[in-house]
Amino acid sequence: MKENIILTKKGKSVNGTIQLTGSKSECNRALVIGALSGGKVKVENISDAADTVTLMEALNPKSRVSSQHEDSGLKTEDLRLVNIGPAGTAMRFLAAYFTLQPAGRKGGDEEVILTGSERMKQRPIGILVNALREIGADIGYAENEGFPPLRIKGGFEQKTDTISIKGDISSQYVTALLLIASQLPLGLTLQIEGELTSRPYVEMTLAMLQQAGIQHQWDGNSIYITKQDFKETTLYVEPDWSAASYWYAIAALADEAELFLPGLTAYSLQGDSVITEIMANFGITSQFKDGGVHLKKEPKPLARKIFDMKACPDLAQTVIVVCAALGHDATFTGLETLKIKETDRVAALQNELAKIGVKLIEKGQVYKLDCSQKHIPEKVFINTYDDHRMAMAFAPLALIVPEIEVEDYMVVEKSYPAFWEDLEKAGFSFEVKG
Ligand SMILES: O=C(O)C1=C[C@@H](OP(=O)(O)O)[C@@H](O)[C@H](O)C1
Ligand SMILES: C=C(OP(=O)(O)O)C(=O)O
Repeated sequence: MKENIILTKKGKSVNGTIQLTGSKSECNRALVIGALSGGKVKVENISDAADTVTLMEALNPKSRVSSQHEDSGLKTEDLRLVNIGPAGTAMRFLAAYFTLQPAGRKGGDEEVILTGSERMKQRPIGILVNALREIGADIGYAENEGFPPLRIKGGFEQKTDTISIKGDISSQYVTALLLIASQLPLGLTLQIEGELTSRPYVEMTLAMLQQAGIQHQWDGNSIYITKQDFKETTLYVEPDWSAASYWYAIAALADEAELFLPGLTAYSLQGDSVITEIMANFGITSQFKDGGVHLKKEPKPLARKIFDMKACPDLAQTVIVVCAALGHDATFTGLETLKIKETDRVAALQNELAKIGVKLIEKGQVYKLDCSQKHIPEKVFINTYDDHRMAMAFAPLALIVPEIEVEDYMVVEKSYPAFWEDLEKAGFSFEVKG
């Protein structure tokens, strides 16, 4: 049952130490690499994000039918049914991974049905499926062309070592292919068409593969990986910078803030660590010492007017809500991919910001925030659209609105299950509404 939460905050100062869980992006790559390496590559500091827990379960060949799944209506005989719920990375990475894995029960002949939540069935995957088919994989659709659920038979003869792939819809398709590339008999060259979106995530993939012994070459639009073996190593997962972004937002809306986030480093594989630079504009200083980052709020006039979120789409909601709450009429670019994430995040933002009188106006590729009619009601109800980031991006509003009611508070489990408990540690109060 979905329950709401009432969130309040007495006073406008926040302080505390918050231990964030491991990055779901790093962790989900590390787990797939670990599985492909046959156990040579170990993973440390595994995230407790639901997306990671689901992926881990799916990678375990002993798990036949995942729990969310028995009511899917699909015939389970001779099939391995894997339901990854709302986890985009799990869907994309496993689609590639399972093409290499005979599922095993009857000598490797059976199929895997890879499915997900209702929303996952609307998130496009045709670009990745076409690419895998071009390489030679036996993969198709169990329902609608271009969308999950997928039908996958593991093991195939590689037809080509070079393919073109569109890079401007989701970087996860590129990552999925790069993760398996070294295990293909002919290796793989990806020629990326169009501007690569979410580029730091591809850089993260290649950096982690490198840590696991897999070399690559990236020349212009081509990324090239030969057939290679993984080396024995342990991949250490850093805390989640996307989760950290909500603490930066809280600091930005507070009058006084002193927070310590252990385990985060200045040189992160996560592109979302750019939140330190973005939030410097809002007067938040980031000092890396004592094995983590100290955030402090310093008074500063807000000057920056344009924010490009193409490299860090998961920060878009965080930064847009902060600007709206501060009444800062900023302009945003790079939001194209938001419409195919957990929900249509542009529409969701527009609906929820309207509750404080702020408009997010779409003008082609450019989005303008209009705060001229901003007002602060006594209470705001936030709809979350099955999107963890809607809940977490709007929660900091409790610093300026006397009471916030957040729909379906457990939605945060996808990436940051301890979110509400952590808010409590920093001086927020919450009450679950039955
Ligand atoms: O590879 C990853 O771990 C991710 C890539 C991004 O997706 P897109 O490449 O689809 O923008 C990001 O939004 C997602 O949360 C995680
Ligand atoms: C977009 C996200 O995740 P995914 O695409 O992996 O579902 C996210 O965590 O914001």
